Amino acid sequence: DRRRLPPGPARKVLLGNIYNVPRQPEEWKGFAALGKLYGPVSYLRVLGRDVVILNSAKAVNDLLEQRSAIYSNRPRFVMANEVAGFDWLIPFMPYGNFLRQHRRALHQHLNEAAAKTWWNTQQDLNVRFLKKLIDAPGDWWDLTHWLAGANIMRMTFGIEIAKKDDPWIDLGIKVAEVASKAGSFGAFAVDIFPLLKYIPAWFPGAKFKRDAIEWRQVHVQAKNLPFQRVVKDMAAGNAMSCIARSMLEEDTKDSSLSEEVMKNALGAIYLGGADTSLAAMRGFVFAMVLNPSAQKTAQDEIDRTLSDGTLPSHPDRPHLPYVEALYRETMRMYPIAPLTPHCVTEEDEYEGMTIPKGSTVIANTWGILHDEETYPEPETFKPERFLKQGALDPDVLDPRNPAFGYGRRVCPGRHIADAELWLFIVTMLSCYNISPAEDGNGEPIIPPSTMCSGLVSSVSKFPCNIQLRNESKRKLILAEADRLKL
Ligand code: HEM
Repeated sequence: DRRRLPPGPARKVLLGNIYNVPRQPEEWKGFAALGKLYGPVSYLRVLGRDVVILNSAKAVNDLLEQRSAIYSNRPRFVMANEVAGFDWLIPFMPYGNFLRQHRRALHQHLNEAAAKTWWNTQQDLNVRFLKKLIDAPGDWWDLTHWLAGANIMRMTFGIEIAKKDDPWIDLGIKVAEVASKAGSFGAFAVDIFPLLKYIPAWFPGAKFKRDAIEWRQVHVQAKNLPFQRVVKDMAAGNAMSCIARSMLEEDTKDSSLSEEVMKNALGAIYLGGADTSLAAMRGFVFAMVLNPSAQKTAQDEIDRTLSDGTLPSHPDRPHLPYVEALYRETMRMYPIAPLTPHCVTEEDEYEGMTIPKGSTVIANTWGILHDEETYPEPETFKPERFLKQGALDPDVLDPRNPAFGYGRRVCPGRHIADAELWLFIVTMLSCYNISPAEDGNGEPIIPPSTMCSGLVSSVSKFPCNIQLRNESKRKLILAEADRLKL
């Protein structure tokens, strides 16, 4: 082989680098360690698959962004697509015309300008969340589940979610979790030995097949049931304005989308939108438990900048640079998609190295966001790193760029998610103090910082104290809820 593959650990005959594939949990740390040893572009051969790992902002920019025409495919997802039937889900689709139809449909409803039309809805739901939290601060973990799900269901299908135990939200999050598990790199033997997909479900050791049968039933429901509900509401003349309704209405004009593309696109918002935002909200609460002084600095900025009797809202965003920096630092410390797999469709040359056609190209987003050259002292939570003389420093890489993905596969929901998360963070800071829970002896409980593995990663459930900052905040939330007639 005369090609000059990117550097990597020595390969064993037949087994290649199977023993060098970083193990869960937090496998992104292992991938970052490979980068330290072999450089920003490194290589593993895993049972016949070429795997290229990108560990620097420059490498992902040069390849996944600048050469996105050939770096936008996905690797073969045997477990997710071929066994569990997730091939209708946009994140798992191969690159090509079919995918592009879906991305166009999503872009039309989720682009930056379209995202602004949902600001009011986000605000209503956020006030409801703040109000629910007054009565049940101990329920915050489940209430973030409600908030993320309610936002998605309202925007996508015009379905109002009142309670935290709602079957629509449970279905969406359950399927999203399953999809995240099914698509996680190397978690299933069948992804490494595709022939295993032919073993029958009753076979000893074939639990993955039995799981897949169960998953298939629920994800098919997630794709069909909310869509059918909107069709029914429209027929009855009482569908609220929402993305599904707009798509169906456009469909009667000439720019028609097929029903399949509509269902897939809506299903991707349903499944791609809640679990992710939810994980990011919890990452913020987690960061606040561990970093009281950053929390206080942000609260001081809000108190100083905004008038007392109002809740912060989207138009205040440019006036709160420290809050913005704190938001960015949260996205940097706890990226909810730490590893993003792409696949290259042509053989490519990069800095004297050959990237073989069909390589799985794993962007180590976590590694890029914890690279000490870009972010000195990467393990310290330091919003100040994004500021220069009190304003945002344009020279420091905005973590949202890596965090929302790359090139032609960049997250289509990023504007919606960004607005929703910022609002959540700024209003939580404005109204509540977040601090560690205490054990029986009054000692603070510091939660472990291990993130769960999966395509979407999250902190594990942890206890904390969430308290109104003062009485006037309670009045403010209740007055705002009254004004919005909630
Ligand atoms: C904090 C929130 C979110 C984060 C960090 C996030 C991040 C990501 C990332 C990293 C990707 C993969 C990009 C790549 O392959 O290069 C992705 C894909 C995707 N996201 Fe998001 N996302 C978030 C929220 C959302 C929301 C709210 C929606 C829907 C409204 C959404 C819909 C999607 C879809 C449909 C894809 C698949 C795109 C494709 O494969 O072409 N995401 N997201």
